[in-house]
Amino acid sequence: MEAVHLSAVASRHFSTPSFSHNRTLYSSSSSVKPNTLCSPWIGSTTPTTSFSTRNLFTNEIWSWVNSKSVTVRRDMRGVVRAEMFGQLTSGLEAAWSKLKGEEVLTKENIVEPMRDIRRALLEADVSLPVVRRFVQAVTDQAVGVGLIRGVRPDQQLVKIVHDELVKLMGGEVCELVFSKSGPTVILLAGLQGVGKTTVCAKLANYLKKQGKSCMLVAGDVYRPAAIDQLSILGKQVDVPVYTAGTDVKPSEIAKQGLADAKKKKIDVVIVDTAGRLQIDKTMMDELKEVKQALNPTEVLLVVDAMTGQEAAALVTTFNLEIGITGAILTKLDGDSRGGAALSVKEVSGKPIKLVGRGERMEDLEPFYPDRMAGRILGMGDVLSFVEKAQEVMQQEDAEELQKKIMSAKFDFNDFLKQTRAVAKMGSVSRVIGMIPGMGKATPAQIREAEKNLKVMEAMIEAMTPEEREKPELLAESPVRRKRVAQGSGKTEQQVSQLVAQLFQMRVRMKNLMGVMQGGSIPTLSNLEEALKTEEKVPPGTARRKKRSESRKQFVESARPAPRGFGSKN
Ligand SMILES: Nc1nc2c(ncn2[C@@H]2O[C@H](COP(=O)(O)OP(=O)(O)OP(=O)(O)O)[C@@H](O)[C@H]2O)c(=O)[nH]1
Repeated sequence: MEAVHLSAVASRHFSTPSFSHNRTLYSSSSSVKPNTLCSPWIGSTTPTTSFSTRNLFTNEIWSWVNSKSVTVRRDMRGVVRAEMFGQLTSGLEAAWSKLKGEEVLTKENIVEPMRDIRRALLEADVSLPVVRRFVQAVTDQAVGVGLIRGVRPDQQLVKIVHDELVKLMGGEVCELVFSKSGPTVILLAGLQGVGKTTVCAKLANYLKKQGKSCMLVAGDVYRPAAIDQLSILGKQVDVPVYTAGTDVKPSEIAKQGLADAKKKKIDVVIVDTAGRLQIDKTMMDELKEVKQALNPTEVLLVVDAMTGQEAAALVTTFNLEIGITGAILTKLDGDSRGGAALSVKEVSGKPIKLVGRGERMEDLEPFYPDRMAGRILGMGDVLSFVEKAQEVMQQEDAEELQKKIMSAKFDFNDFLKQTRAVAKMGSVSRVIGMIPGMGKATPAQIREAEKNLKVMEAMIEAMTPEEREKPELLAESPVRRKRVAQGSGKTEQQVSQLVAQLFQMRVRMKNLMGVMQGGSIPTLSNLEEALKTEEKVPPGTARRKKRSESRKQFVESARPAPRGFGSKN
């Protein structure tokens, strides 16, 4: 596939903010030098890309879902760099690249790629026996696969590795089990600081969304602050918390809590337990006692993804000692290597049921082995993105927006709505992580981007409803721009830049939407083509042409000098 640096294209054409810079969507080696990129968002007041990219993807995703197209994977596989497990992804890419120019996979030509795969997995902190088995399974299949017309050997290997990764992580999503009669009891165990207490509340929040009533039981009697923490979190997610202080035995608290839940006809009881710095006999005995008292439907061990293969070892030990039904992997958002996600099932035999991907109450999701494999191979997490997008954006909204984009009527109200939708989906970094090919953004760049979103919101809020609907009014009136600047406490130049940006975006988004009407993520060549046509003046009457020229002049005059990352100053 043709190697194109979309980062450069995007940066130029999307007015790409923070996250364009380090990203090389198509991973050809000679990367674009950062200082050749222009990034108006960083260090300026015109953050348009998260916004336009989000629209781009949201709309793309709707089309994709509607058409049931699965071309995303075929297009992206093996050529897009993921932001999440960067090193593992590039290690695997090194393996594919060794097969360039080969016609068929053979015992000889896969030796080098398999060595790369082995190294990449070990560096990702996957346990050695798992790596050995994995490499063997991939090798066996690769040699036997033979020639498939139209499929290159490197693509074949990507497919085999993908399928094996999915298998390694358990294959299917492993759903929580619910009791058929009486409350479902979920007992949470884990070492100190792994996120157990937070998970209790997140889990309640997650189950509430599925229409289940929940109760939390504060069984960590050794750390009084844990009881307070659970009570606060319970309030936050609006779920009752059963507490009995620190003088009662955990198994007794658990029994009382369960009895209370039964009385109140609660669907799910989630029991928090005490953690320890490391496994000790007292903790295990206590857990056994609580388990016996409750006869729980699920016993889930909470483990920290950042501990790598150690997490897998813990799951094994807890399973042998007390018998568990699965694991919850927290702090996946901070895990750059992926070893825990890859090792837990294979090492312990127990599935990862849920993953925590942030500190907010919404940041708990089912664990999808195929999506995780997609992330590792650099395909992003399109499906998670779809789900999040669906949560915050109605289909009608998306269609309405699409119409507006196509008729270049996209206004500041849409702008604000979309920006807020991004905020609802989580932090900017999280949204970026879910979009295939969106590369790493440094924390500083993300902070800057988020700050800029706020600046922008302030300016839009200072506009009159009419101005928000008709940005032309602002484009044509310095007096109005001055008023908005004064009303928002920003400079006139900042307001001018924002208005200019909206006009630029109208054209860009229209062009981009145009290429995506087919229902699949655009290939680079047609995306680039669309971007090239961006500067062309749309056909119209002489009057409209004149207007658009004056607007174009305005846009040019308001265009900010490149600042921040990628600029010279
Ligand atoms: N980034 C990130 N932080 C998390 C996640 N889950 C939990 N945390 C944070 O991890 C820290 C510890 O979480 P707690 O819930 O107090 O951990 P705990 O296991 O209950 O700790 P003990 O009560 O001491 O056993 C808190 O600051 C949480 O906000 C996650 O998925 N991602």
